[in-house]
Amino acid sequence: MPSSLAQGVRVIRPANLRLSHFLSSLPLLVGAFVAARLPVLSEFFISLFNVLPTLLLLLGGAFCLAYGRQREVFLLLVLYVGYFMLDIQVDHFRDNGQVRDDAVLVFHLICVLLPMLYALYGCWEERSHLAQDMLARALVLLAVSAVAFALGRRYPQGIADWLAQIHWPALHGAWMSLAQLTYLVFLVAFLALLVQYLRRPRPLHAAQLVGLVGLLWMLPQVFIMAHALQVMSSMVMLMLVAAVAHEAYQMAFRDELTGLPGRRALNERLQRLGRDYVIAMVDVDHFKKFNDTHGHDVGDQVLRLVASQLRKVGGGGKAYRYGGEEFTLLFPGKSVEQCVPHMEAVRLAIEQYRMQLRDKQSRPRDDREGKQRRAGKAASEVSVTVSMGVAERQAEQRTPQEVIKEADKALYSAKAAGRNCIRSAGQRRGAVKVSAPAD
Ligand SMILES: Nc1nc2c(ncn2[C@@H]2O[C@H](COP(=O)(O)OP(=O)(O)OP(=O)(O)O)[C@@H](O)[C@H]2O)c(=O)[nH]1
Repeated sequence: MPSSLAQGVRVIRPANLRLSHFLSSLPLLVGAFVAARLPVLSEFFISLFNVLPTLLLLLGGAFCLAYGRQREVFLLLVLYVGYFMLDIQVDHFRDNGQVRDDAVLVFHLICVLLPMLYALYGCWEERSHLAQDMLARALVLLAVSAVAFALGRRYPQGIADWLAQIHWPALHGAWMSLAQLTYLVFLVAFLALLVQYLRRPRPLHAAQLVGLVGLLWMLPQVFIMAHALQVMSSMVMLMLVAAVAHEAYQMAFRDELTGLPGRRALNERLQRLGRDYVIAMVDVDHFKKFNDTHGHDVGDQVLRLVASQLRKVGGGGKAYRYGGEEFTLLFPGKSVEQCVPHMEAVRLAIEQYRMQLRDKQSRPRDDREGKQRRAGKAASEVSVTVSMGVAERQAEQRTPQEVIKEADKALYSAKAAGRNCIRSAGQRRGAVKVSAPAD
């Protein structure tokens, strides 16, 4: 498969779907449901929700721009334009007790254009050339708005009727409080955003999906519930900004390859340690040789595997990727004796794990051939081992950096002792062997 095609055809990996992707959006959706349904909202919250969409457009938009996230800037813009146009209608209705002459046309146009543009910008990934990308997005928004405006002015009644019409009587349900066409557009938008999330699970794609659900709930309530428009528009915009912040945090503190917290997260944690703690440095054995023999991609897979085993370490330990093929285990409030059994369990699990390797060039043409080959052991198995050096805070090593140095020395001893073992930084005798593989 050509590499460009291979990039396009992404495999959906259920293991990559995480509830944490929805952490920045689902609570906001629930909060919006609750706030919008409250019969009375305090003056403070009414004022807040009146200014929040504009604030989020300006501050959130500037924040997204600073991170080069044009996609979210346009999503915020689309949401704001929809909010603004509906707000004019709702204000008029509230002040005069009747809707404006163009209310039906504007409402139905927004019901169709909002989910359509939301999904379009949501699925439109950023290109590297910022100015061109922004221009293309702005032109699309201008073109769609201009066509809608021109048609609406020229044939106001015809367009409103066509949008509100029941196009497929067999598919119509009594529960449909919006025009039939709106549900169709929402369905297509939802599927597009769902596929995008499944192919590339990340907080932003999750937030887009949740935001669309919020919009679908909001539209029928706009003229019925006093605060539905302000509250839900604000919350959907907030979801997007929060998802950008969530991803920015992940970029800074998470290692992309293994998903473990990275060096920056470790440094930050080291500053908040109490008096007693244990630090272990973990290094994959002969990894250079492994990379040279099986290739960098398989090397990456091995690092993911090692990370997944280290993540399971017990005894209150936490794993970090220190850099390259080196990892760190941190045990706050523990002594070396308490930690070693847990480290030993991880070392053993890594040693015993067998990874299936298949030659890319001779991939099976179909499932049957794949099964036959697996039965015939055509796939070769590989395994790796790790060495560990461990040290605890002593009177002589006051800072975490000094403890890391000691753990590094112990790791060096573990390598010198034949690898696949754990060594502890001894107080008087230098590094001492605390575990070794069975021969
Ligand atoms: N695939 C892959 N390789 C990496 C990554 N980071 C570092 N490496 C490789 O890790 C290897 C580190 O090798 P060395 O430090 O020489 O040591 P080693 O081969 O592990 O041998 P010992 O530590 O002595 O057991 C180098 O070949 C790096 O290119 C990564 O993210 N992915």
